[in-house]
Amino acid sequence: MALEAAYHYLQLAAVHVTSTQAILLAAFLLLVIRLARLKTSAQTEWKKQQLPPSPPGKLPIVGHLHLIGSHPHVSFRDLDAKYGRNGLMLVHVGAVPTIVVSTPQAAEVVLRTQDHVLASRPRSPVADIIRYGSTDVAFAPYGDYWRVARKVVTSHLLSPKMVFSKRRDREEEVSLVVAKIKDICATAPGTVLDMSELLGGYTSDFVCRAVLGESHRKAGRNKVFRELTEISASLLGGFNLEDYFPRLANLDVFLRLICAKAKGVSQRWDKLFNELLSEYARTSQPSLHNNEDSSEDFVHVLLSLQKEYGLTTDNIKAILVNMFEAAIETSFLVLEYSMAELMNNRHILAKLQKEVRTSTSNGRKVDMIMEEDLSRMPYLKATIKEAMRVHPPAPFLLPHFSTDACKINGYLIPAGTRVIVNAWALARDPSCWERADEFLPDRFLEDGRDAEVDMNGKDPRFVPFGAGRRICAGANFAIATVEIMLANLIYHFDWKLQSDLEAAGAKVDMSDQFGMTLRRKEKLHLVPSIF
Ligand code: HEM
Repeated sequence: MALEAAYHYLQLAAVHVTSTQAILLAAFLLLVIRLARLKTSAQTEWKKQQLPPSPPGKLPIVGHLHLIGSHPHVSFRDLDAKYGRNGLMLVHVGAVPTIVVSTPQAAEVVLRTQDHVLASRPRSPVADIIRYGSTDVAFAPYGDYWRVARKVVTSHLLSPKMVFSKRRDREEEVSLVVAKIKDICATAPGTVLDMSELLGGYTSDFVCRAVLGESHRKAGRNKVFRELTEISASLLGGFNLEDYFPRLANLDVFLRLICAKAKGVSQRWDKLFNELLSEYARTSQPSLHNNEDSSEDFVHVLLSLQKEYGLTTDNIKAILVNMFEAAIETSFLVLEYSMAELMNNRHILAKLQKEVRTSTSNGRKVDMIMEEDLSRMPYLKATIKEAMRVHPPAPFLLPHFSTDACKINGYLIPAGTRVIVNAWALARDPSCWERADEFLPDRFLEDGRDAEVDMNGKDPRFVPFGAGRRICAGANFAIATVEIMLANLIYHFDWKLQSDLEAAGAKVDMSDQFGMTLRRKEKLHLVPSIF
């Protein structure tokens, strides 16, 4: 118990570190390492001269951890401004030398020019447990298996055709949410809605439907999948001690502490998948994968492809866990941040309302905005893009890892180095963006200053989905999920803060909380009224 408490303290200290905590952290780690008779040799291959510059003040054991506050994306941006050169900086996060990339030019080299060398992932003990030996797409090391898994996902589960085939499912899920809000407005006007719960429920229900088929809402499984997704994301997210003190993580006692929770959640995923797969085997024949234009669920598609791609059942489970974890939280965050920013920028909300409410075919009042209406809504698209610029759901993308030595901007990046791209800093760089910290969707309109900036990985200033070989496989899926929901929320309802806040002219608190994703600290509470 004492050790477990110490571990949790250390986890917290690693992200909320103060100088006193840093000293305690260092002392504790020294003790444990002595006891384990470990020798530290993590940096032997690092020869100083050619490496990117480092901030001063590196401490034994903790490295630069004491310089990284509770918002590492902000700390890294500020440290780079002081100590980085050419957009690169070498930071020792615990025992792990990590290259932090902070300018578009350096990001271009990492994600495109040297992509072939930097497209792997560092090993994560937690991902090994939750993702079946990291045999999903996102955590698989670069190589043959990753190529196969990625092809299965991009060609069959998340292809534009497949995403399009899910449009009626999306519309139906949105209509359920709209009906629920209308009902609340009619029966209890003035009710304060927990938008975080509502929007999280929508993305989770739709992803569940896409992955498993419709029947799982009725069986209540969507709630269990959502819960497991949240636990897994919290285990994988942020700065995990085991990732940054790998030798420590190899100690038996730490392995048990760190891994116990991951094993628990992994067993629950596994039990659920075993039940599911045997139900599928009993009730239906897997169909042929060339039927993907019918709105088939991902489980059926994967089962039909299993032999052709040589996938084991565990591979299928790993890919399914990946789909849940990658899709639910990220899409929800974009929706929640969009609504929060619109509430703080009422003139933008009014402009968006005008567009959405006049863009239906013939401008008639309709029951639902349908996906075919969305092409007439450039301001809606610009609003979502701007929400992702100011609040990228994955501020550091996923960590990259060099499989070979390479040079970036004249600096050596040795083989086996962890590389973090600070996508948050790129998207807020004042030398690239006018009024970089402000929410200004107009910048992305046809006549706007940044009209030509897209988010499909071609422009290194703006890479919310990453770029190059490891670019997000689900960008189309995500955008489709977000657009139809936001359009309908804006079309059907007027929105206000709860009355006392509204009267006081209060703003929505936009503080965020760092993890693998950048979440809002506070839940979003709003009062709808039917338009
Ligand atoms: C707004 C929503 C989303 C955002 C912002 C986002 C962002 C990202 C980012 C930053 C990466 C890592 C890129 C890199 O390492 O360079 C990634 C990877 C990935 N994403 Fe997404 N994502 C979103 C939604 C989705 C959805 C809906 C799915 C699937 C249904 C998905 C599936 C994946 C997969 C499979 C990978 C791993 C790609 C690889 O390593 O080859 N994502 N995503």
